[in-house]
Amino acid sequence: MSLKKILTIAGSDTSAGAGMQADLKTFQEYNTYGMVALTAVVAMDPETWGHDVTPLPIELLDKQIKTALSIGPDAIKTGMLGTEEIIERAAKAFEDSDAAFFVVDPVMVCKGEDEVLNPGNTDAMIKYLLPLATVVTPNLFEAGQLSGLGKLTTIEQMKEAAKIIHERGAKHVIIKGGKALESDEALDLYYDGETYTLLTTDKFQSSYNHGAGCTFAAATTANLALGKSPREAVIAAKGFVASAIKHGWKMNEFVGPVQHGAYNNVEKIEVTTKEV
Ligand SMILES: Nc1ncnc2c1ncn2[C@@H]1O[C@H](COP(=O)(O)OP(=O)(O)OP(=O)(O)O)[C@@H](O)[C@H]1O
Ligand SMILES: Cc1ncc(CO)c(C=O)c1O
Ligand SMILES: [Mg+2]
Repeated sequence: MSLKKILTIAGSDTSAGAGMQADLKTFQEYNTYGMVALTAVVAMDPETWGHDVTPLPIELLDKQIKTALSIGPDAIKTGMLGTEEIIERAAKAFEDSDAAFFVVDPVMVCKGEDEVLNPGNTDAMIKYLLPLATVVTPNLFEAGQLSGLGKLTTIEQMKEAAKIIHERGAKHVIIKGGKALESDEALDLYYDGETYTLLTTDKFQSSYNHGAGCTFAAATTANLALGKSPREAVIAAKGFVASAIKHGWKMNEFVGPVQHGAYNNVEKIEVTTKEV
């Protein structure tokens, strides 16, 4: 059997819990072949862990995308894109490819950083990425931005936001209540244009969860490439990332990454689903 090939168009997180490093580790856990077109480099100040984000020149991204498309990815995922120009280029990469699946993780802020990377990016994501997305994976804040509804605090508001994001072209929407929604459980809402399904696991420690969002979207992409339906893919991805969070670890006084291999090597967490 030939390996499924997945391209991530994403940034580099030097600490390697999030970003393209999380994507590659996750693709490997699923025995898929990961490739990268790098958009930006994130370095952290060792004294404060403040993030320093440097976008790469668009010509350099272009060359990487050409290389990766010549290899023929079965699925493409996007992570941190950083500028409107890069967002447009990532959409074109999917259009120019023969990939069957396009998973958009609409990264707007990094955990622990309140500042939106670039406000104009939201409009570019709505214009270029949502119409092509097989699955889009916003967190609560990003879903509020992509829907235009602003702050979301209830499941009913998440449903409204999912409907608007679906109308904007994304075929499958999963809004991660996860860390941000006030609840004893970790709740995500999935919408396929017909049915709203709540995905639930226990809520585990949240001190060492760096990279959870990237890992969730990467696991979704791998599951799609391996032949699961979008619904099955997001359910599997949620179990995968819940295990990774439960077994996250302390890296230093500022941050702790998820353990990307925990689902396969330590413990498999079950996910429950309910129509709402
Ligand atoms: N404490 C927790 N316990 C269990 N699952 C969690 C917890 N926190 C988040 N999750 C799950 O992890 C996944 C990612 O959610 P999260 O809210 O961390 O995304 P994100 O904000 O995009 O993360 P990141 O900042 O890493 O990009 C979701 O499936 C969410 O439900
Ligand atoms: C490269 C890169 N991509 C995505 C994210 C968001 O989790 C981060 C957060 O730190 C990051 O560094
Ligand atoms: Mg995220």
